[in-house]
Amino acid sequence: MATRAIDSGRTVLANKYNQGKLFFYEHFQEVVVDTTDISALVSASHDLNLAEDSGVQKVARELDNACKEAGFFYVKGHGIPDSLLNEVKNVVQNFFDLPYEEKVKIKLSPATGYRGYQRIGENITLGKPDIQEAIDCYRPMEPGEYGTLGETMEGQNLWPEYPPNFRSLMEEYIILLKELAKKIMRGIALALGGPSDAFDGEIAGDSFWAMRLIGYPGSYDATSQRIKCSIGCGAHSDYGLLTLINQDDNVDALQVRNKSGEWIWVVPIPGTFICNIGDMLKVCSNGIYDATLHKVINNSYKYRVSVVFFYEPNYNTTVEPLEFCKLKTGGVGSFQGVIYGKHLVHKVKANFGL
Ligand SMILES: N=C(N)NCCCC[C@H](N)C(=O)O
Ligand SMILES: O=C(O)CCC(=O)C(=O)O
Ligand SMILES: [Fe+2]
Repeated sequence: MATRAIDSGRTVLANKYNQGKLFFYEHFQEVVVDTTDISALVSASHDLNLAEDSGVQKVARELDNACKEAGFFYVKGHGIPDSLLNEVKNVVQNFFDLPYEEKVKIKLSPATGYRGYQRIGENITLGKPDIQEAIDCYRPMEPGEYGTLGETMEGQNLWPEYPPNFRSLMEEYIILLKELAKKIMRGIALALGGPSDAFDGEIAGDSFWAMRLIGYPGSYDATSQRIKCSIGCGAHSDYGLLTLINQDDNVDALQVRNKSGEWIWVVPIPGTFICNIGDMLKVCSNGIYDATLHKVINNSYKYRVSVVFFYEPNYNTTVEPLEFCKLKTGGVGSFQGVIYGKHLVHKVKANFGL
């Protein structure tokens, strides 16, 4: 897996933005990352003999390299049509184009189980307001479903009335993404040297998935006629197992930190998902895989949309290092067990000054 920052990328990005006449970058880097074609895994994923399929073994090796080296990877061959990836982003853009009075009808609050719309600056990372607006969704939770452990996150998703097909489209997308993430997690289970169903059942058989539909305004400042440096989302790792990002094809903004501590631009590749590892996969793998640090900087004049799906453990699962991962790392667990719902609530409460 070639993951390296290349200097020539400097010129590529600089030229690109020069032509638009508006540019400002602190550091320019382009990254070369092999894209993992997971089609063998997607088509064989329901077979009991998954581990014996040579195509699947190849995917598992590639996933293992990607997870160890960069902690993120692009996937193609995932079976989700480009038209759906694009339609979802378009509908999200249409929603953010609406006036604030319309958007705030589905306002996020503790009373909505932290589901709904948050305006620019409401989400906080590393103590600073992020320059993004978003709709947050989670697996619906009935009152009392997880007792007191669940109270903070109880609720149903809030869907806007406009655009009219918003809800049906997102619900279709969620079903497909859950299924896709489950398959990639089977590949990751094999990559770690375990049984393919290691994350099914008790760990993530009833995933407390989340989805964030995010919009990052362009950062052209009319007064100074310059691009302002705008942090769309400060550096963080995601909370669960695996994140699948369907990002805007037209703006370079996402960056991940690689093993050498360099921030790498994750340039859009149309038709792919970007996958990154969350905190709970770090724990399960006993640190064999690290949770990917990433951030979003929209230094362009264009509005950027990103649709981010988080595949997480079951709400009440105690996540701890898996036996087969411990065996590979000297037999000792490096992490205490953590109840996923507790980890999530702790994070979610810190995200909003509510
Ligand atoms: N559900 C997930 N993973 N959301 C990721 C959001 C990261 C930013 C958040 N303000 C933070 O500081 O964590
Ligand atoms: O905007 C993106 O592409 C990534 C956003 C993100 O990292 C997050 O919401 O956790
Ligand atoms: Fe993230």
